[in-house]
Amino acid sequence: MTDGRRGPLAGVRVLELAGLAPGPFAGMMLADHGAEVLRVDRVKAVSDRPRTDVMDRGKHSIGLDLKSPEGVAAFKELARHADVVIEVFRPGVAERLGIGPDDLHAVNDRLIYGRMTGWGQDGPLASTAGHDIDYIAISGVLSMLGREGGKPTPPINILGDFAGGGLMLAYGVLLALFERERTGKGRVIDAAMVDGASILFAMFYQGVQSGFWGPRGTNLLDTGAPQYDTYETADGEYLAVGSLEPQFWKAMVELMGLTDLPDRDDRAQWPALRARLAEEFRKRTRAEWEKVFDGSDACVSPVLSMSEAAAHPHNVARDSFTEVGGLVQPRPAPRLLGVPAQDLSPATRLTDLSGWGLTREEADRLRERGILG
Ligand SMILES: CC(C)(COP(=O)(O)OP(=O)(O)OC[C@H]1O[C@@H](n2cnc3c(N)ncnc32)[C@H](O)[C@@H]1OP(=O)(O)O)[C@@H](O)C(=O)NCCC(=O)NCCSC(=O)C(=O)O
Repeated sequence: MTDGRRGPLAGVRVLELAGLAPGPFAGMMLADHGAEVLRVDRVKAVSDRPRTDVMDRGKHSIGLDLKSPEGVAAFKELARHADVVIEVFRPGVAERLGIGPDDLHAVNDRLIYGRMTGWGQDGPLASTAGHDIDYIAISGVLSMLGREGGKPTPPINILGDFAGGGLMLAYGVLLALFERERTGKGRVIDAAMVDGASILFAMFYQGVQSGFWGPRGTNLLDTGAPQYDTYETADGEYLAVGSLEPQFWKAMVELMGLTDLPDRDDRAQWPALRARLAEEFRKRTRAEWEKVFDGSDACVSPVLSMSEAAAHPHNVARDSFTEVGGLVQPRPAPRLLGVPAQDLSPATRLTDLSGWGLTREEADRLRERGILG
């Protein structure tokens, strides 16, 4: 345990180079579980950042000019005291700055060097700019998302940036920490959002190649099937229906008091069944339907807004949300039962870097010259 932190990763020190969504999310996933994360921003950017940024929770931060030789030397000193670096630039940028894997392994060969990019470290697209939507397009995944006859629709930037990117990098860090226990060596992680988004869709490769999974929006889990879709209620809200198995479907139909429904196992009858369900669900408000299905196995749930989610009795009972720096946000997941969790707090600016190898005098000198912020 260092820095008073608690959780399975207490004692692990992470240097996070500031970037867009996936890098900070990876850092947050590690900090949430006890790692000591020092976010390294540009000098000006660090003073402009709101301290309440959710993905910065629990982290320390500094600004460091990595375009100056003294800034690079300071960064190497920090890396000498770190277990993990999260790097988020285009391939080649870190090497040009003098903080690439070889530079840092020369001072600390136990360092795990996590590289977060969209395209990966090599390949024809590696050096080009991109965002989540581009990466999930090239992974093949975007083509599968959306309603029948509609455009491919990205699920905001969850799939590339967060699930296929930041979370996958955090997983890579855990793999490398585990492997380091055996070898004593730090590895380089090439976490590409194209790879990460692709592997999340592993199950569908079988379906698509066997012909079981058809075009976008026509299948069992992509709003093709009426038993797995959202429906509007009388008050303009929505219900999520996921009554896939026959016994759960039966529970839903009985609670709704429906008889003579079109056959859900006959795809030709899906449009008629959907229309019938839509008509029924529009007859009551969302709250009325919640009462109908409450405690049942019908697999019907209200579609909650994010603020409603925090107040839902189930989430309240499990203490799933909390407030940090005045902002409501999800608590760390998953829960490791029996292991004390990390307390959550907004990011704090770190002024004393002696624990990271920079004396007070060295830090003051860098500050005076505008290299450290
Ligand atoms: C997002 C990017 C396309 C942005 O491109 P660029 O703005 O051109 O940045 P680059 O990475 O090429 O280079 C970073 C530059 O910042 C400089 N740099 C970085 N940190 C510092 C500090 N501390 N001090 C001084 N200079 C710094 C670094 O030297 C580089 O400048 P030079 O040395 O002068 O070159 C790229 O960073 C990238 O592909 N990153 C990996 C994938 C990624 O994060 N994609 C976006 C996910 S978010 C997303 O999808 C979404 O929000 O939606």
